[in-house]
Amino acid sequence: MLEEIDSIFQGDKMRLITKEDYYSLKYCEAIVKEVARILPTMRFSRYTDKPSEIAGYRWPADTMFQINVSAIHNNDDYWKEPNKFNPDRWMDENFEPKKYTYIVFGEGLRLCPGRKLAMIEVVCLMALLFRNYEINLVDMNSPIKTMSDGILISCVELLVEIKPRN
Ligand code: HEM
Repeated sequence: MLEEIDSIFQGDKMRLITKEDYYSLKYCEAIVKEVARILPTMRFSRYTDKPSEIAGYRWPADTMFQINVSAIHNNDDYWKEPNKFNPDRWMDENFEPKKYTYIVFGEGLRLCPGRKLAMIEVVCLMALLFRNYEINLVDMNSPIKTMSDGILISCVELLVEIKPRN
């Protein structure tokens, strides 16, 4: 990741990030996608407004379905070694997750219209932070503490050590 960022900025810690930089930050993008696969930040649901048949079962009206995003992202029918954090899986040009198996931004009619903006924001933030700072976890073995309001899953505490990069 640092190699990619450094090869793009060539030690320049001040200049603004450009569209071309963003398109070159392929490994940073792969990391963001892989983190979001393993730790999705949003839960969403679906609701039946009339009796419906879904997945071979009959459901009455007013049934709420909570979509288990993590179970889909960790299903080994769709993902090779799903429990492994492996950004490289996204670096293969021919790799494209099967439809409905990577649903960080939802899928189908209600697919997030802000997904490209969100990706640009996160990847650029990551590149600009790591261009200038060395950031390390204080405790590599401490589990990530999260909380959820039922929809969004947020990190409530993450202790890091930040130093300027030379
Ligand atoms: C990392 C950031 C984001 C994540 C993880 C995310 C995730 C999602 C998901 C999963 C859905 C589908 C909900 C469903 O099917 O019920 C959704 C919908 C939506 N998102 Fe995002 N989103 C993000 C950023 C954004 C941004 C930056 C915007 C706007 C600038 C945005 C605007 C929307 C809107 C308007 C919908 C509703 C679409 C509809 O119902 O037709 N999102 N988002």
